[in-house]
Amino acid sequence: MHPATAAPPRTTTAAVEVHGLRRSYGDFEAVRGISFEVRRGEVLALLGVNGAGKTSALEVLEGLAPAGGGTVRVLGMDPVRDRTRVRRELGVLLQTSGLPGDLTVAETVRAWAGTLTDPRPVEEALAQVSLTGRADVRVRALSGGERRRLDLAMALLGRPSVVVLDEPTTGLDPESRRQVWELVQGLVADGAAVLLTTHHLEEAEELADRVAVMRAGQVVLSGTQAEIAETQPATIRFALDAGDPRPPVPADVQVVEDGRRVEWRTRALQPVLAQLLAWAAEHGVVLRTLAARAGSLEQAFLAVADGTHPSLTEENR
Ligand SMILES: Nc1ncnc2c1ncn2[C@@H]1O[C@H](COP(=O)(O)OP(=O)(O)OP(=O)(O)O)[C@@H](O)[C@H]1O
Repeated sequence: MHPATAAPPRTTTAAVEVHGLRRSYGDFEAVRGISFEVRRGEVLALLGVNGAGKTSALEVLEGLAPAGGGTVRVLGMDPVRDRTRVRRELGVLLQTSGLPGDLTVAETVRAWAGTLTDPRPVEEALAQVSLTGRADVRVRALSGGERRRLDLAMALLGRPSVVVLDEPTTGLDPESRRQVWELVQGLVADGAAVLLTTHHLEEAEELADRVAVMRAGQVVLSGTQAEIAETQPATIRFALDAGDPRPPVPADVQVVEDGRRVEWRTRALQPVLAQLLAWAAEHGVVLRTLAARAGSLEQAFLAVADGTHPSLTEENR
């Protein structure tokens, strides 16, 4: 078999495998030994505050920079050494695009399609991102959101089986954002592996099967959304009227009080809530503005961001 025409090796289970990846800029180590996998038919969201190292890691995966340490494999291939073959399978949406402004939307897509082996037809590519009616408009005249959707059409033009989306919906209005989410869900249903970074936690909640949260170049938390949410206590909030008796506080419940407003934090939401409701019924107390909420991805993200998450060691606090 000639190497240029050989099908990419499919011996590995995950489409993207990153093990102990490191990357430095001079003396500064931006990525400090991270590991994650993305399987076919799933979305992994890589989260982290600005500067956590997400883009630096993605650039290695995209073959734009070599790893300073560790290994990265895309469909079993090295993205730098096997760049040509990896490029055929990989669709990349960068944070910023450098599309020339003079060409029309259709010309831009056609020009890029000419460099690919099995591109989608131009009409299909534009319809996919709702830009059909803008085909003859010059790129420089597009709105920010339209430009972002054109970037996305370009990333998906070669029918990639591995898709890297760096903040895909930044600058999009809510309706366009939802369309992009549906598009991503369609790709995944067709078996693509999608790696996504986003600052919109509701985007991760909507799309991600698994999440990895980065802080200062390391992955400090990873798992399914439920696993990550479960690292956080549930909260029960209510307000008492003046003169109401105080409910007894069950064991292992942390209480935060602000005047008549009470917040209970607990790892056992259901029994603690049941106990509280039984007490209120027995004493004829109305728990005003009662709200109970399980731990959330957002809570966990914020705890990582501000360094208070229990998973953080002293070193990366
Ligand atoms: N070319 C560069 N030269 C020097 N330092 C860099 C360079 N690119 C990034 N960095 C630094 O590396 C760290 C990680 O940056 P990176 O862009 O990977 O973070 P990020 O998680 O993608 O952030 P954002 O959410 O803002 O995109 C930051 O401290 C950044 O300042």
